[in-house]
Amino acid sequence: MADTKGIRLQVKQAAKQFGQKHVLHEIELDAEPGEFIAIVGRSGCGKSTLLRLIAGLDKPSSGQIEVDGQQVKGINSDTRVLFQDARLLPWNRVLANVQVGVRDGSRARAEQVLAQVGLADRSNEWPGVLSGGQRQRVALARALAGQPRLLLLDEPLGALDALTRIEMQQLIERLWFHQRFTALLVTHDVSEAVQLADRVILIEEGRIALDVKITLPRPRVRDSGFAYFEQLILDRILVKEQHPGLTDVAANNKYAFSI
Ligand SMILES: Nc1ncnc2c1ncn2[C@@H]1O[C@H](COP(=O)(O)OP(=O)(O)OP(=O)(O)O)[C@@H](O)[C@H]1O
Repeated sequence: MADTKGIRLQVKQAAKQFGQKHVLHEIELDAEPGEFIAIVGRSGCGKSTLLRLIAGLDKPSSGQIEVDGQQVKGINSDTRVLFQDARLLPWNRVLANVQVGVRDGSRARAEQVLAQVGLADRSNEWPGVLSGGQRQRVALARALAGQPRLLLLDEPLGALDALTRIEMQQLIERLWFHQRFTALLVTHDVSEAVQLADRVILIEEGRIALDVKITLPRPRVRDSGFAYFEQLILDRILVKEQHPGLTDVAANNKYAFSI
């Protein structure tokens, strides 16, 4: 596959409210081309809303999002999104589903990317006969078929069993490592975030509460360094719960020495 090159993503003071409800408060986020960022946080903190703004599926109430210096005003052909459900077209066979994602509709390109996700032998099947993990592989192939420069992953592994999930994490990491698209992964799973990301961002009640650079070599192994980062992020979530009066600054300072 030809190398794709990641895109620079800038979220500038982006806020979102639905009616009177403020879901995101002046989010500031800058992703370097090819960087892999994971966004974690409790259910309802605003992760998917942020991802939808970046995807151009929704508009910020104030502030703006830029990819490669251009304001996002709608769906962008350089950006692809992978959701929790594979969203395959049931009336299309596997290969045709992947072909949907190829910019010029090339069958050869669809076959190539299907092989990269390990499903070359299933190209003629109907999506309905595949397992959940295989369906997500097809969805990943469809997303990558268009050589995106920004891949947005909204909890794509959330419905998979533990082993399939680990295999998919390895596959995503391998493909990202070779293609170097910019990646933004929304996940509930702190381990998954530490496994895959260059940076993990914790959102609490619509604000960035923590931004941690994961300085571990790749491919990552679950050693003491890995456990350190996992605990750092989990502690931050739990500290806030155990001491609800604690300000963000105070909670962040707790780790200022250890990061
Ligand atoms: N279209 C909408 N209209 C009104 N409220 C919305 C809308 N979309 C999201 N919300 C609200 O915004 C808040 C954040 O939702 P969001 O889906 O971004 O959270 P999340 O962190 O992704 O949650 P989860 O991890 O459960 O998916 C929630 O309170 C949700 O009810």
